Amino acid sequence: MNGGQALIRIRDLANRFGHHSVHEHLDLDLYPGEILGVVGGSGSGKSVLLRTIIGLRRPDAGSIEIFGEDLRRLSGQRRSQLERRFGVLFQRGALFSSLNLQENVALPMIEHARLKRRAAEFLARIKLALVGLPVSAALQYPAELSGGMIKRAALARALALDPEVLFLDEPTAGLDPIGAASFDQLLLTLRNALGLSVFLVTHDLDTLYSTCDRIAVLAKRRVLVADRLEVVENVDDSWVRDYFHGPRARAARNRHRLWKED
Ligand SMILES: Nc1ncnc2c1ncn2[C@@H]1O[C@H](COP(=O)(O)OP(=O)(O)OP(=O)(O)O)[C@@H](O)[C@H]1O
Repeated sequence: MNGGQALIRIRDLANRFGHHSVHEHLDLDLYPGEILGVVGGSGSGKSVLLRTIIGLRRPDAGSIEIFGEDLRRLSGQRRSQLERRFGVLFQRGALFSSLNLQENVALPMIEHARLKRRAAEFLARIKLALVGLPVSAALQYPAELSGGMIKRAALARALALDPEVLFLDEPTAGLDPIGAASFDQLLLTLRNALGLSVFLVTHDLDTLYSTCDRIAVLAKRRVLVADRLEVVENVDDSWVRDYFHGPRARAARNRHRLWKED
Protein backbone atom coordinates (compact mmCIF):
# COMPACT_ATOMS: atom_id res chain seq x y z
CA MET A 1 0.00 0.00 0.00
CA ASN A 2 2.77 2.46 0.79
CA GLY A 3 5.04 1.50 -2.09
CA GLY A 4 3.85 4.47 -4.17
CA GLN A 5 4.50 8.15 -3.78
CA ALA A 6 2.79 9.90 -0.89
CA LEU A 7 -0.27 12.03 -1.72
CA ILE A 8 0.41 14.10 1.38
CA ARG A 9 3.93 14.55 2.68
CA ILE A 10 4.44 16.44 5.94
CA ARG A 11 7.96 17.22 7.11
CA ASP A 12 9.32 18.91 10.22
CA LEU A 13 5.98 20.51 10.99
CA ALA A 14 5.58 22.81 14.00
CA ASN A 15 2.38 24.28 15.39
CA ARG A 16 2.51 26.60 18.39
CA PHE A 17 -0.05 28.70 20.23
CA GLY A 18 2.00 31.32 22.05
CA HIS A 19 4.29 29.37 24.37
CA HIS A 20 2.24 26.21 23.96
CA SER A 21 3.90 23.95 21.46
CA VAL A 22 1.51 21.35 20.00
CA HIS A 23 3.70 19.90 17.22
CA GLU A 24 7.48 19.94 16.72
CA HIS A 25 9.41 18.06 14.01
CA LEU A 26 6.29 16.17 12.98
CA ASP A 27 6.60 13.95 9.88
CA LEU A 28 3.74 12.02 8.30
CA ASP A 29 2.72 10.63 4.89
CA LEU A 30 -0.63 9.64 3.44
CA TYR A 31 -0.41 7.10 0.61
CA PRO A 32 -2.88 6.64 -2.26
CA GLY A 33 -5.81 4.40 -1.45
CA GLU A 34 -5.05 3.94 2.23
CA ILE A 35 -7.15 4.61 5.29
CA LEU A 36 -4.78 6.18 7.80
CA GLY A 37 -6.09 6.31 11.37
CA VAL A 38 -4.68 9.15 13.49
CA VAL A 39 -4.85 8.56 17.24
CA GLY A 40 -3.41 10.17 20.35
CA GLY A 41 -4.42 11.41 23.77
CA SER A 42 -6.81 14.28 24.21
CA GLY A 43 -4.99 17.50 23.31
CA SER A 44 -2.20 15.71 21.40
CA GLY A 45 -3.02 17.83 18.37
CA LYS A 46 -4.99 15.57 16.02
CA SER A 47 -7.53 18.21 15.05
CA VAL A 48 -4.86 20.92 14.77
CA LEU A 49 -2.95 18.62 12.40
CA LEU A 50 -6.03 18.02 10.26
CA ARG A 51 -6.83 21.74 10.17
CA THR A 52 -3.24 22.53 9.16
CA ILE A 53 -3.26 20.01 6.30
CA ILE A 54 -6.49 21.31 4.85
CA GLY A 55 -5.21 24.87 5.02
CA LEU A 56 -7.34 26.26 7.85
CA ARG A 57 -4.22 26.97 9.90
CA ARG A 58 -0.81 28.16 8.82
CA PRO A 59 1.94 26.08 10.48
CA ASP A 60 4.76 27.80 12.35
CA ALA A 61 7.41 25.72 10.56
CA GLY A 62 7.82 22.77 8.22
CA SER A 63 6.35 21.77 4.88
CA ILE A 64 3.15 20.13 3.70
CA GLU A 65 3.14 18.82 0.14
CA ILE A 66 -0.18 17.75 -1.27
CA PHE A 67 -0.33 16.04 -4.66
CA GLY A 68 3.34 17.01 -4.99
CA GLU A 69 2.82 20.74 -4.40
CA ASP A 70 3.94 22.74 -1.39
CA LEU A 71 0.86 24.37 0.10
CA ARG A 72 2.73 27.41 1.38
CA ARG A 73 4.03 28.33 -2.07
CA LEU A 74 0.74 28.26 -3.94
CA SER A 75 -1.28 31.19 -5.22
CA GLY A 76 -4.81 31.54 -3.83
CA GLN A 77 -6.32 30.24 -7.08
CA ARG A 78 -4.08 27.19 -7.37
CA ARG A 79 -4.68 26.44 -3.74
CA SER A 80 -8.44 26.51 -4.07
CA GLN A 81 -8.16 24.17 -7.11
CA LEU A 82 -6.19 21.80 -4.90
CA GLU A 83 -8.65 22.11 -2.05
CA ARG A 84 -11.43 20.91 -4.33
CA ARG A 85 -9.67 17.56 -4.37
CA PHE A 86 -10.32 17.17 -0.60
CA GLY A 87 -13.55 16.26 1.16
CA VAL A 88 -13.84 17.10 4.83
CA LEU A 89 -16.20 15.80 7.48
CA PHE A 90 -15.90 17.87 10.66
CA GLN A 91 -16.59 16.51 14.11
CA ARG A 92 -20.12 17.84 14.42
CA GLY A 93 -21.17 17.24 10.84
CA ALA A 94 -21.52 21.00 10.26
CA LEU A 95 -24.58 20.88 8.02
CA PHE A 96 -26.60 24.06 7.51
CA SER A 97 -29.71 23.70 9.66
CA SER A 98 -31.83 25.90 7.38
CA LEU A 99 -31.17 23.74 4.31
CA ASN A 100 -32.58 20.29 3.64
CA LEU A 101 -30.15 17.47 2.89
CA GLN A 102 -30.18 17.73 -0.87
CA GLU A 103 -29.61 21.50 -0.61
CA ASN A 104 -26.77 20.94 1.87
CA VAL A 105 -25.04 18.49 -0.47
CA ALA A 106 -25.78 20.55 -3.59
CA LEU A 107 -24.29 23.74 -2.13
CA PRO A 108 -20.58 22.94 -2.76
CA MET A 109 -21.46 21.92 -6.33
CA ILE A 110 -23.21 25.24 -6.95
CA GLU A 111 -20.51 27.31 -5.22
CA HIS A 112 -17.36 25.56 -6.42
CA ALA A 113 -18.34 23.63 -9.55
CA ARG A 114 -20.81 26.31 -10.76
CA LEU A 115 -23.55 23.78 -11.42
CA LYS A 116 -27.12 24.94 -11.89
CA ARG A 117 -29.32 24.26 -8.91
CA ARG A 118 -31.45 21.53 -10.57
CA ALA A 119 -28.41 19.59 -11.75
CA ALA A 120 -26.67 19.98 -8.40
CA GLU A 121 -29.70 18.73 -6.49
CA PHE A 122 -30.03 15.79 -8.83
CA LEU A 123 -26.39 14.84 -8.19
CA ALA A 124 -26.88 15.49 -4.47
CA ARG A 125 -29.63 12.86 -4.38
CA ILE A 126 -27.20 10.38 -5.96
CA LYS A 127 -24.59 11.18 -3.29
CA LEU A 128 -27.19 10.73 -0.56
CA ALA A 129 -28.07 7.31 -2.01
CA LEU A 130 -24.35 6.46 -2.20
CA VAL A 131 -24.00 6.87 1.57
CA GLY A 132 -27.05 4.67 2.18
CA LEU A 133 -29.71 7.28 2.97
CA PRO A 134 -33.29 6.63 1.82
CA VAL A 135 -34.74 8.73 -1.01
CA SER A 136 -37.11 10.43 1.46
CA ALA A 137 -34.14 11.87 3.42
CA ALA A 138 -33.30 14.30 0.61
CA LEU A 139 -36.06 16.72 1.63
CA GLN A 140 -35.51 16.40 5.38
CA TYR A 141 -33.74 19.00 7.55
CA PRO A 142 -30.81 18.15 9.87
CA ALA A 143 -32.98 18.65 13.00
CA GLU A 144 -35.29 15.85 11.82
CA LEU A 145 -32.52 13.24 11.57
CA SER A 146 -30.74 10.79 13.87
CA GLY A 147 -27.03 11.24 14.63
CA GLY A 148 -26.15 8.39 12.26
CA MET A 149 -28.13 9.93 9.41
CA ILE A 150 -26.47 13.31 10.01
CA LYS A 151 -23.02 11.71 9.77
CA ARG A 152 -24.00 10.03 6.51
CA ALA A 153 -25.39 13.28 5.12
CA ALA A 154 -22.20 15.11 6.13
CA LEU A 155 -20.23 12.38 4.39
CA ALA A 156 -22.38 12.84 1.26
CA ARG A 157 -21.52 16.53 1.37
CA ALA A 158 -17.82 15.76 1.82
CA LEU A 159 -18.12 13.63 -1.35
CA ALA A 160 -19.97 16.33 -3.29
CA LEU A 161 -17.02 17.37 -5.46
CA ASP A 162 -15.73 13.81 -6.03
CA PRO A 163 -12.65 14.28 -3.83
CA GLU A 164 -9.55 12.08 -3.98
CA VAL A 165 -8.76 12.51 -0.28
CA LEU A 166 -11.26 12.41 2.53
CA PHE A 167 -10.53 13.97 5.94
CA LEU A 168 -12.72 12.72 8.75
CA ASP A 169 -12.60 14.11 12.30
CA GLU A 170 -14.12 11.63 14.76
CA PRO A 171 -16.80 10.36 12.34
CA THR A 172 -18.26 7.79 14.76
CA ALA A 173 -18.25 9.97 17.89
CA GLY A 174 -21.70 10.03 19.43
CA LEU A 175 -23.03 7.07 17.41
CA ASP A 176 -24.31 3.91 19.08
CA PRO A 177 -22.17 0.79 18.42
CA ILE A 178 -24.43 -0.44 15.61
CA GLY A 179 -24.49 2.95 13.90
CA ALA A 180 -20.71 3.26 14.32
CA ALA A 181 -20.08 -0.22 12.88
CA SER A 182 -22.26 0.47 9.87
CA PHE A 183 -20.47 3.79 9.30
CA ASP A 184 -17.14 1.91 9.38
CA GLN A 185 -18.43 -0.53 6.76
CA LEU A 186 -19.67 2.33 4.61
CA LEU A 187 -16.25 3.94 4.76
CA LEU A 188 -14.55 0.73 3.64
CA THR A 189 -17.06 0.23 0.83
CA LEU A 190 -16.59 3.79 -0.43
CA ARG A 191 -12.82 3.58 -0.24
CA ASN A 192 -12.87 0.36 -2.23
CA ALA A 193 -15.41 1.59 -4.77
CA LEU A 194 -14.07 5.11 -5.28
CA GLY A 195 -10.36 4.56 -4.58
CA LEU A 196 -10.34 7.28 -1.93
CA SER A 197 -7.45 7.97 0.42
CA VAL A 198 -8.65 8.68 3.93
CA PHE A 199 -7.14 10.66 6.82
CA LEU A 200 -9.20 9.58 9.78
CA VAL A 201 -8.91 11.13 13.25
CA THR A 202 -10.54 8.82 15.75
CA HIS A 203 -10.68 7.58 19.33
CA ASP A 204 -12.77 4.61 18.28
CA LEU A 205 -10.84 1.36 18.67
CA ASP A 206 -13.42 -0.60 16.68
CA THR A 207 -12.90 1.77 13.75
CA LEU A 208 -9.13 1.31 13.96
CA TYR A 209 -9.39 -2.46 13.98
CA SER A 210 -12.00 -2.74 11.27
CA THR A 211 -11.04 -0.06 8.75
CA CYS A 212 -7.49 1.31 9.03
CA ASP A 213 -4.56 0.15 6.89
CA ARG A 214 -2.06 2.12 8.97
CA ILE A 215 -2.23 3.96 12.25
CA ALA A 216 -0.31 7.11 13.22
CA VAL A 217 0.13 7.77 16.93
CA LEU A 218 0.53 11.40 17.96
CA ALA A 219 2.51 11.75 21.18
CA LYS A 220 5.30 13.94 22.49
CA ARG A 221 4.37 16.62 19.93
CA ARG A 222 5.17 14.44 16.92
CA VAL A 223 4.17 11.23 15.15
CA LEU A 224 5.63 8.56 17.37
CA VAL A 225 4.93 5.77 14.89
CA ALA A 226 2.90 5.34 11.68
CA ASP A 227 2.56 1.74 10.65
CA ARG A 228 0.32 -1.30 10.51
CA LEU A 229 -1.65 -2.06 13.64
CA GLU A 230 0.48 -5.10 14.55
CA VAL A 231 3.58 -2.90 14.59
CA VAL A 232 1.99 0.03 16.40
CA GLU A 233 0.55 -2.15 19.15
CA ASN A 234 4.05 -3.30 20.07
CA VAL A 235 5.70 0.10 20.32
CA ASP A 236 7.30 0.63 23.70
CA ASP A 237 5.44 3.70 24.95
CA SER A 238 3.18 4.18 27.96
CA TRP A 239 0.29 5.78 26.00
CA VAL A 240 0.45 3.05 23.35
CA ARG A 241 0.44 0.36 26.04
CA ASP A 242 -2.52 1.86 27.90
CA TYR A 243 -4.48 2.45 24.71
CA PHE A 244 -3.79 -0.74 22.75
CA HIS A 245 -3.52 -3.18 25.62
CA GLY A 246 -6.29 -1.97 27.90
CA PRO A 247 -9.64 -3.78 28.29
CA ARG A 248 -11.38 -1.71 25.60
CA ALA A 249 -8.73 -2.58 23.01
CA ARG A 250 -8.93 -6.26 23.96
CA ALA A 251 -12.71 -6.19 23.48
CA ALA A 252 -12.38 -4.39 20.12
CA ARG A 253 -9.75 -6.90 18.97
CA ASN A 254 -11.96 -9.84 19.89
CA ARG A 255 -14.99 -8.33 18.16
CA HIS A 256 -12.93 -7.75 15.04
CA ARG A 257 -11.59 -11.34 15.11
CA LEU A 258 -15.10 -12.77 15.49
CA TRP A 259 -16.40 -10.53 12.72
CA LYS A 260 -13.64 -11.70 10.35
CA GLU A 261 -14.33 -15.35 11.14
CA ASP A 262 -18.06 -14.91 10.58
N1 LIG B 1 -7.10 28.10 18.40
C1 LIG B 1 -6.38 27.63 19.43
N2 LIG B 1 -5.79 28.47 20.31
C2 LIG B 1 -5.04 28.01 21.33
N3 LIG B 1 -4.80 26.71 21.57
C3 LIG B 1 -5.37 25.83 20.73
C4 LIG B 1 -6.17 26.24 19.62
N4 LIG B 1 -6.59 25.13 18.95
C5 LIG B 1 -6.07 24.08 19.61
N5 LIG B 1 -5.34 24.49 20.67
C6 LIG B 1 -4.62 23.63 21.61
O1 LIG B 1 -3.87 22.70 20.87
C7 LIG B 1 -3.85 21.44 21.55
C8 LIG B 1 -4.27 20.35 20.59
O2 LIG B 1 -5.67 20.50 20.31
P1 LIG B 1 -6.45 19.49 19.38
O3 LIG B 1 -7.87 19.95 19.34
O4 LIG B 1 -5.75 19.35 18.08
O5 LIG B 1 -6.31 18.13 20.19
P2 LIG B 1 -6.91 16.71 19.83
O6 LIG B 1 -5.78 15.75 19.84
O7 LIG B 1 -7.74 16.81 18.59
O8 LIG B 1 -7.82 16.48 21.13
P3 LIG B 1 -9.22 15.70 21.33
O9 LIG B 1 -8.90 14.26 21.17
O10 LIG B 1 -9.58 16.05 22.74
O11 LIG B 1 -10.20 16.23 20.30
C9 LIG B 1 -4.73 21.58 22.78
O12 LIG B 1 -3.91 21.82 23.91
C10 LIG B 1 -5.57 22.81 22.47
O13 LIG B 1 -5.93 23.48 23.63
